[in-house]
Amino acid sequence: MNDVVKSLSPRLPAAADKTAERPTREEAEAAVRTLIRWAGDDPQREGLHDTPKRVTKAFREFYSGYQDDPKEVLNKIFAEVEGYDDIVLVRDIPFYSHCEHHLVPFYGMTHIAYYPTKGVVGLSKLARLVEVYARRLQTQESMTAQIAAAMEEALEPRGVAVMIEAEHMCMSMRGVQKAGAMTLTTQFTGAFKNDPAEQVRFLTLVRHGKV
Ligand SMILES: Nc1nc2c(ncn2[C@@H]2O[C@H](COP(=O)(O)OP(=O)(O)OP(=O)(O)O)[C@@H](O)[C@H]2O)c(=O)[nH]1
Ligand SMILES: [Zn+2]
Repeated sequence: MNDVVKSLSPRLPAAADKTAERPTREEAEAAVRTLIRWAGDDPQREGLHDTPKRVTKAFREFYSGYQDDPKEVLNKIFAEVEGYDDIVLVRDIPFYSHCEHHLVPFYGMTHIAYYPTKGVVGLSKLARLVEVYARRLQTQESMTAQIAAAMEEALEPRGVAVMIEAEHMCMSMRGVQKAGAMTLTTQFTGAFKNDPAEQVRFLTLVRHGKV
């Protein structure tokens, strides 16, 4: 593991290990009933009777990323690209995640670019990588860093650039209540980190590379 990966990925194994500590479905449903009572309603009334079952099922979807391994997502590299070594950028990958502070959604777009050295990955795999981390609890910053670290580790590229633009519902519908405020995070490695012109190229393609 190179230094960049080491510095970016201290959380990678920890997130996957947490699955071992799962409560039973019954315990999870009981917790939902408690939260319904905390909201001020009666979990036994007809409309809410099946809600704990639905919520625990929905949680399995929202947080399915704990079961997924980013290494497996990026394990197939296509080396035969006729020497292509210029930028590969997948822009506007939509995602829905939940912040680790409030368990409230944040959602937006991810843009990922890299300069290949030993080959390229299937383009869909970049979107799958976003899903792995979006479907876990974390901050936007750690999601950005984790995507970059996984790309570094799997592809050993000349550089990786990741940008996430998101609206946090915990800032929109509660708390400070600033609907529409957007948070932008970027993580650059290699050529993108060392050369400001590469950052400009990335940002230009993200903003103006519309075809
Ligand atoms: N840096 C960062 N902060 C986040 C993210 N998601 C939510 N937050 C912030 O996490 C902070 C938690 O602050 P606390 O003071 O502990 O909690 P709080 O009383 O609910 O804060 P308010 O949202 O200001 O009401 C808030 O400022 C949120 O806006 C994220 O992805 N990254
Ligand atoms: Zn939050």
